[in-house]
Amino acid sequence: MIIYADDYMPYARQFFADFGEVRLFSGRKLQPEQLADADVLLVRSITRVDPALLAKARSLRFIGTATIGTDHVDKDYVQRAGIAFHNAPGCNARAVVEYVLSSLFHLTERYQWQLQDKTIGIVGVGNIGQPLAELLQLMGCQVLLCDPLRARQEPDFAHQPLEVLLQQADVLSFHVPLCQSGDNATRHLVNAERLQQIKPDCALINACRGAVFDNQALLAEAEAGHRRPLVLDVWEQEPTILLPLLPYLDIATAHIAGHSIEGKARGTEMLYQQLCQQLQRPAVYQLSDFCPQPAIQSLQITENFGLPDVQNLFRLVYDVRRDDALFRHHIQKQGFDWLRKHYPARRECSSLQLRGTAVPDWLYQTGFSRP
Ligand SMILES: NC(=O)C1=CN([C@@H]2O[C@H](COP(=O)(O)OP(=O)(O)OC[C@H]3O[C@@H](n4cnc5c(N)ncnc54)[C@H](O)[C@@H]3O)[C@@H](O)[C@H]2O)C=CC1
Ligand SMILES: O=C(O)C(=O)[C@H](O)COP(=O)(O)O
Repeated sequence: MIIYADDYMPYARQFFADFGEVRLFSGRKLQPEQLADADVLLVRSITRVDPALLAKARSLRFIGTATIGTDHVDKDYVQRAGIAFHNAPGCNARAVVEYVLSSLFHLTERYQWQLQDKTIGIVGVGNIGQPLAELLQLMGCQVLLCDPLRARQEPDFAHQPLEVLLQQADVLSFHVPLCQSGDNATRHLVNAERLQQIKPDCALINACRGAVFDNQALLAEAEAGHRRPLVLDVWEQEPTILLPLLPYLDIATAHIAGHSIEGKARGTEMLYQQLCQQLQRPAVYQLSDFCPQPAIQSLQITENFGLPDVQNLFRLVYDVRRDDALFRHHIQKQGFDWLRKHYPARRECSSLQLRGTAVPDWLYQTGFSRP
């Protein structure tokens, strides 16, 4: 069996070598000719999987993307071609939640907010939006949820129309899939018209897909003198992004919100499990076989610990200001893809055990591990 895997897919060789020959490729450079003898194709979000790419694939029977998002895959075509397709739902959701939280801590410091005083609107309440909402509620924030699809299926779901969030939220964080058309289209969900309706000082966070925000509209608003807190992890037309926006952003990163070691490796593990299932073979490897030990594994909490210390604790695990600084330093010379390829190691809160008799239970509920 010939398995083609993106060279930025951690532990692909370790997970898949037992199935046959693993060939690594560079995500944006994969050519149709390479897939002529491929049985399995494993991609990340930067590879467009469309009829052109698959034109010469004769034996392909499994396509997997080690990502949550699937907008880079022509799923109808893949289905019509009779090829099994899987993504990795939720694999890096926790990493995105920690990215948003770290960004909120930064805004809190920069603008002298009290996070607990803020109303935070979450648009798209799935694998990322739901735990984000729960974490923010644990921290004492008021949270408004908008997810019309869930509202239709779950009568008890506390949905608010987008218009309510636009008018009431102090922060809006977007966690929707990119959907180009239809009733629930998300392309340019934030456009020039909506920017007029959003509270003037409302902060906007986009860590889902670049085209959910009309980047030109954001730039036009900022250049017209209307400044609001802005956090962008994802951009329209990556990797050729709208750099004039950069001076107006509080946090700017290169589509790395989900790039924790655990998040990326979980994506590979989930595809491995799916392929095992398709081939009716037992899964013999798991993430813990390959994931390195964290540099800091445990921490002693004393009885002096209080709510104000939570920020320092989270920042010990992940501080988005590092990634923002790297972005501003390297984006001009090295570019967007270089930043993603050279992303430094980052762990999730679950890698840190909190020890001590004084650890409040709610702190474990925020995602840190028990000894
Ligand atoms: N920046 C990054 O590194 C990452 C970005 N992502 C992006 O985040 C997106 C969300 O991820 P998950 O929460 O795991 O997906 P999910 O599929 O679990 O949840 C998405 C939610 O959005 C809702 N939704 C769909 N259209 C909507 C609309 N028009 N208005 C409001 N809600 C709507 C859906 O009903 C669903 O509940 C992914 O599709 C992906 O594009 C995901 C992981 C990492
Ligand atoms: O899971 C997703 O969806 C994402 O956006 C990933 O976190 C980032 O995708 P890659 O570009 O690393 O495939």
